[in-house]
Amino acid sequence: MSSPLIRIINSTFQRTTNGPHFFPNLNFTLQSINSKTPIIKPQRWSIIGPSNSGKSTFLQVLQGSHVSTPIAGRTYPALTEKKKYPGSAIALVDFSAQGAFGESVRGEYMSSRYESRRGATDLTLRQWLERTALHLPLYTDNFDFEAHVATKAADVPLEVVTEGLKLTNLLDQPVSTLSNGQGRRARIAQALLRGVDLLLLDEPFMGLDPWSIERLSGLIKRISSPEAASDSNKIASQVVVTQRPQDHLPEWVTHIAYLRDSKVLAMGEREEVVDKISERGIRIGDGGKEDDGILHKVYGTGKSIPGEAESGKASEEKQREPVVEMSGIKISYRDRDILKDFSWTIKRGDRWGLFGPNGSGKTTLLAIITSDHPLSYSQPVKLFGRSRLPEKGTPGISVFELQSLIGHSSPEIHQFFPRRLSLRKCVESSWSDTFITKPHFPPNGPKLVDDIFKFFEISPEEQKREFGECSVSTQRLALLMRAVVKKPDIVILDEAFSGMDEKLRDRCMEWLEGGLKDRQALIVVSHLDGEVPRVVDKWVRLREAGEGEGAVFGTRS
Ligand SMILES: Nc1ncnc2c1ncn2[C@@H]1O[C@H](COP(=O)(O)OP(=O)(O)OP(=O)(O)O)[C@@H](O)[C@H]1O
Repeated sequence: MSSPLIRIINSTFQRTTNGPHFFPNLNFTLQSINSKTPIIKPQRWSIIGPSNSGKSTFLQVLQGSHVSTPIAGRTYPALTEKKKYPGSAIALVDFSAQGAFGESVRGEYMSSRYESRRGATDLTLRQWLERTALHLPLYTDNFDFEAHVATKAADVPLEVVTEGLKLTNLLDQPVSTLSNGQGRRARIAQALLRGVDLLLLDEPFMGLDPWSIERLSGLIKRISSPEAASDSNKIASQVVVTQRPQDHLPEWVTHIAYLRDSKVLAMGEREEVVDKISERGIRIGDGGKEDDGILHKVYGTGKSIPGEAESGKASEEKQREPVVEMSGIKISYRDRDILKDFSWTIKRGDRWGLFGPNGSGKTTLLAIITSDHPLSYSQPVKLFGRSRLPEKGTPGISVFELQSLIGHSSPEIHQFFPRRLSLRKCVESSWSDTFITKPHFPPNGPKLVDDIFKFFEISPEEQKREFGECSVSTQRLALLMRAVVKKPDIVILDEAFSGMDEKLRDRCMEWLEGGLKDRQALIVVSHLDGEVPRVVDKWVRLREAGEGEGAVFGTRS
C-alpha cells in the first residue's frame, strides 16, 4: 500500500491563531498513485459547495496553508518520503478575478488589450510559461532569459502540455491578449509545467466552452490515472477540483466533499455523498445542461438559419430603430482572421445571445460596441445611427455618450473593478466616467439605486460592504446591478452569471424578465444554458479560426 499524499486527522483550521475556526475536526485522506505500488482505483476528488462555503479555503488547507490544530494533524507522507515540500509539489490554480497572469498584465485595462504595439514587459505565452516553469523572474533587466531557458529543461516538455491544452498556436501571442478561456487553459499549463504531484484547480471549468471543458476534463482524467503515474514520459499529477452544486459533475470524479459555511456536510465516495446530500434536498450536477436549452440548438444538430435572423413580425421588426449596425466587420491579428465580413444589426427590444467557442471573438465584438476596441473607429459600425468619427456633417458619437447609453458587465470589468469601493458605490458608478470618479446622477438616480437594492433584498448596512470582501457571487450581482440600474439602451451581460449561486442567478433572471424596457436591447454571452436568460430569443454563433466559414444566426423558437 502506498503512503497517502495528504493525511488530515481530526484537525481544525484557522487563518491566524486568534482567528475563527473552520472545517472543525476534519478527517481527509488522499491516496497517492505512484509507480511502485499503483493503486487500482485512483481517487479524484471534487469539492462542491455554493459561493462562500469555503471551497477555495479547503484547497488552501490541502496545499498546506492555514494553521492546523494539532500541528501534526496534517501530514504529507508520500511527499516526505520523496523529500519534497508541499510548497513545491502542490500547485493551487485559482482563477480569482484579479491578477490572472500576475505581473505580466500589470493592471492594464481592457482597451489596452487590443493595442498592437505592446510594452517590453508584455510577455508572450511561451516566455511566460517558460519563465514561470523554471522559477525565473518574469522581468529582470540585463538577464539573458533565452540562454537560461536553453540550458535548463522544464520538468515536463512545453509542447506536450500546450498541445494537450490547445495552446500551441497561441505561444507567440502576448499573454495579456488571450481570451478568457485561453487564459484559464494557460494557467493550468503553467502549473503542469512545474511537474507537481498534486494540482488543486479552483472551478477550472468556469467560462470554458463545451469543447474546452471536454478537452480539459479528458486531460485531468489522463494525468491523474495510474497509467500516467507509472510512465515517466507522461505528464502525471493527481488532481482535486472545486465546483458549484449546479455544475456538471465529471464522470471521473470518484469522491466528493460537500461544504457549507466552512464545514463539511458530507464526504466520501461519489454515490454515497450524492445520495446523502439529496436527502437534504440538494441536487448535485447537470444544472447547466438542458437538452431543450438554447445552446443545444446553437451548437447541436438543431437547424440554424445562415444570414440575419428572421422575425415572423416583419413589419414590426422594420419599425424598431437599430442601435448597432455592423456591416462587413473584419478583424485579424497577424495572419489569423478572427472575424471576416461579419454583419449584425441589433434593434431596440432585441434580446440576443452571442455564442461561440473560447477565442472566437465574442469579447472583441462587444469591445467594438462599447468602443473599448480601437477598431471601433475604422470598422463599418454605426452605433445609434452614428459612426465613431464625424461623417458627412453628422458628428461622431463620443465615448462618454456611449457610456451613458450602454450598461456592461464582463469578466474584464470584474478583474479590474476596485476592491475597496462599497457595493453601493459600485452600483452608483454606473453613472461615472471611470470606476472611481463621482457619478453624474440624473434626478431619479439615487431612487433607482435604492429600488434595485430593494429588489435583491440588500439592506443599507450590507450596501456599505467593500466589494473585495464580498463573495464572488455577490460581486457578480453588484456588477450586474451596475449594468442595468440606469436602464441603458443597450445592456451587455458577458458571462455575468458565472460564479453566481443558482438562487441569486434565478433572481437576476426574474429581474431581467420584468425589468427590461421595450426600448432596451440585451446582449448575453454565456457557455451554459442555465445562464442564458429565457428572454433571449435570437442568437448569433461565432466560429473559431479554422472551424469553418462565417457566423451563424438563429432564433430560439
Ligand atoms: N492583440 C492581439 N493579438 C493577437 N490575438 C489577439 C489579440 N487580442 C485578441 N486576440 C485573439 O482574438 C481572439 C478573440 O478573442 P476574444 O476575447 O474576443 O474571444 P472570446 O470569444 O470572447 O473568448 P472567451 O470565450 O474565451 O472569452 C482570441 O483567439 C484571442 O487570442
